Amino acid sequence: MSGPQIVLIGPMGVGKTTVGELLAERLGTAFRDTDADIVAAQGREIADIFVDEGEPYFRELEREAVRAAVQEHTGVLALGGGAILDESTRALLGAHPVVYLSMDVEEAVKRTGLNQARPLLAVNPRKQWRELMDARRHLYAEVARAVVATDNRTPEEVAQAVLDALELKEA
Ligand SMILES: Nc1ncnc2c1ncn2[C@@H]1O[C@H](COP(=O)(O)OP(=O)(O)O)[C@@H](O)[C@H]1O
Ligand SMILES: O=C(O)C1=C[C@@H](OP(=O)(O)O)[C@@H](O)[C@H](O)C1
Ligand SMILES: [Mg+2]
Repeated sequence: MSGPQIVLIGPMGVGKTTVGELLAERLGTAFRDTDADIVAAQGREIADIFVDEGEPYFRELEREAVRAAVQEHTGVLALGGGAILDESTRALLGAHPVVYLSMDVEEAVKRTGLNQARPLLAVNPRKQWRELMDARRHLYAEVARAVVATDNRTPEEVAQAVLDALELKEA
């Protein structure tokens, strides 16, 4: 089947973008990120879309961005952390090699705590992250073909664990 070689999902700050870029390099293929696609198409940052139009509008843009990327892209694809909230997106992902990058809350706060670019964690990162994960944990697990824990691993080590989990060889 065509489509991405790897699709990375998981919560904000887990390293989807960082590890996705490394994986693309190691596989000798292209990297694509649906957040970056949305920013490029809209000509403004994700946080501004949330503030100006609200989350439901962002989720519509995201659903279309994921659909287009899954259809067009054959390299490594990273999704935004909330993309799996959409039922049709979850159904679409069922046929693809999806890897769920996971981490615990302390690691999440280290990686995203002070980063205002993520509007959903801007007020009380620890509490907001716990609530997000309570709502999403089962959805990540539902669509993933493999789960890779990222706590206490470098991005390079996470990338290697993803290749191992999918039994992919480097270019
Ligand atoms: N394995 C890791 N260990 C430590 N820091 C990491 C790791 N992976 C990513 N980071 C850092 O965490 C932050 C969020 O990474 P990013 O790739 O943007 O995550 P995501 O795309 O999942 O939101 C960045 O500052 C990145 O450098
Ligand atoms: O989890 C979420 O709902 C979101 C995650 C973000 O992407 P990253 O997971 O790449 O940070 C971005 O799409 C937006 O801020 C919403
Ligand atoms: Mg990202």
